[in-house]
Amino acid sequence: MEAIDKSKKDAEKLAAAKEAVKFVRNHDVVGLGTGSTATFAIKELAERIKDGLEIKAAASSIKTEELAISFGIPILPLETLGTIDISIDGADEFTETLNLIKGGGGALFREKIIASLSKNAIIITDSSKKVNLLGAFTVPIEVIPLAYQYVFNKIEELGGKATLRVKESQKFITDNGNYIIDADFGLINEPAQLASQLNQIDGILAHGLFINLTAKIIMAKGDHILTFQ
Ligand SMILES: O=C[C@H](O)[C@H](O)[C@H](O)COP(=O)(O)O
Repeated sequence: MEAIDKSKKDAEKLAAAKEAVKFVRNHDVVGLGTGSTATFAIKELAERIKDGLEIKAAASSIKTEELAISFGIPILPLETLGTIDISIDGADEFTETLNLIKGGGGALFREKIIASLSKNAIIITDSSKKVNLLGAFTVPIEVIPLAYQYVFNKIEELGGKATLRVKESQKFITDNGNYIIDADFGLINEPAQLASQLNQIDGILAHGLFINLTAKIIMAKGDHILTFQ
């Protein structure tokens, strides 16, 4: 059953990726997301490059950078970029109002920088990611290690339940050398308000609530493509 679900989801991810890649134009600087859905888009871009498309890209994680390079996609250092023409990334959850939770793979900080720099930030998803209210997926929060207990306390003061992310029995370490706290706030009625409360906590580098950062969400559902913008 799980294998069937995965192949259905993968078909939807691929369909959404193909649709999004159509918006990339010659000579664009393209922001590349991280995760299984973004990987479909990176592979599609590589196909278009074989057909003559010329782009440069910025990567939202070390893994994405390695993948892009392996496909011959030229990478620019993110710190040199003042603007990005288009970005394509996945999400863990989204609402029709274009709010997202991201960071399931721990790449949220660089993804947020890329989305913020993008003139056209496109999110691609399978149909399982659409929700009425964010929050069933816990909010990933990247925290500077020395502030982690402080941030833990602050999250609990906001009514969240904080869990330090662990991978293979070790603390999960981001590409930036930080920890991830996964915070359960229950279903989030006011995501913009929660985002701004989290923004005020010292020690948080970035949180996975992406509010007003997305131009368009392309979701595949079965054979259909739905666009939210
Ligand atoms: O940190 C990871 C990113 O925010 C991903 O875009 C997100 O977790 C979705 O990943 P996937 O496409 O694998 O479901």
